[in-house]
Amino acid sequence: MKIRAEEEEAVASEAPREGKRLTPDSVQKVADLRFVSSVKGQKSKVSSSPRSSVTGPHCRTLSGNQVWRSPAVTCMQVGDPAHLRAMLRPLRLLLSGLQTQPSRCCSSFVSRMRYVNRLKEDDEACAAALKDGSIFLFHRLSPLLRCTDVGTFSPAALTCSDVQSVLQRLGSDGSPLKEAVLIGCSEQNQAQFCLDVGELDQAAVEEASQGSFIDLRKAFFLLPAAEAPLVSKGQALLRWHQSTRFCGASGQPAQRNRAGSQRFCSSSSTVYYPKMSAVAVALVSDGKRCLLGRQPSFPRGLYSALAGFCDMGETLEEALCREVAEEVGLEIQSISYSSSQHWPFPHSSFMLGCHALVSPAHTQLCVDRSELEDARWFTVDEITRALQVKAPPRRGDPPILWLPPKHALANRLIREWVEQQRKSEGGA
Ligand SMILES: NC(=O)C1=CN([C@@H]2O[C@H](COP(=O)(O)OP(=O)(O)OC[C@H]3O[C@@H](n4cnc5c(N)ncnc54)[C@H](OP(=O)(O)O)[C@@H]3O)[C@@H](O)[C@H]2O)C=CC1
Repeated sequence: MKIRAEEEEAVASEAPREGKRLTPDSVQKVADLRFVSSVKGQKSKVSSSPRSSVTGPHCRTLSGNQVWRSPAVTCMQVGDPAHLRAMLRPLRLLLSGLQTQPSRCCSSFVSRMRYVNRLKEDDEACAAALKDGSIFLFHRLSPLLRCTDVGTFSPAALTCSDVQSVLQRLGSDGSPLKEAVLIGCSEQNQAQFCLDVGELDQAAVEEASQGSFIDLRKAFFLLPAAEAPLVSKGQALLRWHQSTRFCGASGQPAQRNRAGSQRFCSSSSTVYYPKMSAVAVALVSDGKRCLLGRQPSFPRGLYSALAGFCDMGETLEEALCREVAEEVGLEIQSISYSSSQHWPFPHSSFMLGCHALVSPAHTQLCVDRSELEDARWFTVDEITRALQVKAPPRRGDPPILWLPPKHALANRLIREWVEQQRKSEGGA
């Protein structure tokens, strides 16, 4: 088959090479061109050429693996021309459709995800992306926030040159920038990084960057719901690097890749990836009421859904049944999964949220006081009232029920349960 030279050139001109920056847009263009090429059933020179011609010889991770995986190459067997024409007919039809309705094979979401994935694998591309990216600063794991014009808070997104000038002003040579970790890509196609400048004087950095470092527990609830996960993820990754500097097998330093998505010990050839502990959280109901518990360490009036860390080898369902049995002495009859959440406290947890039903005939609680201070059944009216409470009760206030904040998965489970109860009341 004849290879179309202009198509080949187009792919090659978009493919990232040394000296040319990788961007979500270039990732998408290459994907689009390859897609059109493959639809036409033609052999693309780029897809079959050695990767080094596209990414350069230095595109390796610290573990030494080649960065780019060769895309599948579809080579058509040249056979009987009539047979070939018949085989190509559906493709021609598809192509004519593509010509009248130009559509991209990758959404911008897909190209952003692929871009981030490339940056994790390609140290050079990641270093280049940092220069154009936005950086969220932390000081000893507290994120830098700025107050907006409307009085809300937002994580301060600094450019690389902003950070460089802050570092220079404070007498640093700029080397801390190498410690930045990649956390994602904004909708504006900008790579996002986090950097902990805990070695520098906190007040001086705050002054130079016009923000304040705020403890994550506070910051998490000051930030809008869309931005809290960003700082939570950044802090978790920075924390992981601070506590995983050495290999557990050899005791030697484990080197990180540029993006900070892994660490590698060349002595033991062990690759370390960031870890989260799995936690099962359940809103238990008997069909009419829901069960909430409180620990002695909770703020006054706060009750939440029951939760517990998954044991090694356990399924989510087994963990929920065990935790509910241990904490309140009930047996779960059925479980339905709701949603999940990354939870940064006290360390990194992967919260899996479920609704659990117990038999209305067996609702007598037997609370394990070593785990919970109290556990109670609440009606839908009590919960509806509690959802209106804006601030925790203060010392001397009459006792009132206070629920976990909106960012917490437990709050989502509680809202879902109220909605479900209202629906079934409406249907009854
Ligand atoms: N986002 C949300 O909506 C909610 C989040 N949560 C979170 O879920 C987590 C678990 O909840 P809960 O069980 O009530 O919390 P606790 O903090 O009471 O933990 C219970 C027990 O688990 C042990 N533990 C701590 N870390 C781990 C780990 N990584 N793996 C195994 N065991 C561990 C603790 O041991 P020791 O202290 O002795 O070391 C403690 O005895 C907490 O981090 C809590 O903040 C809980 C409810 C709702």
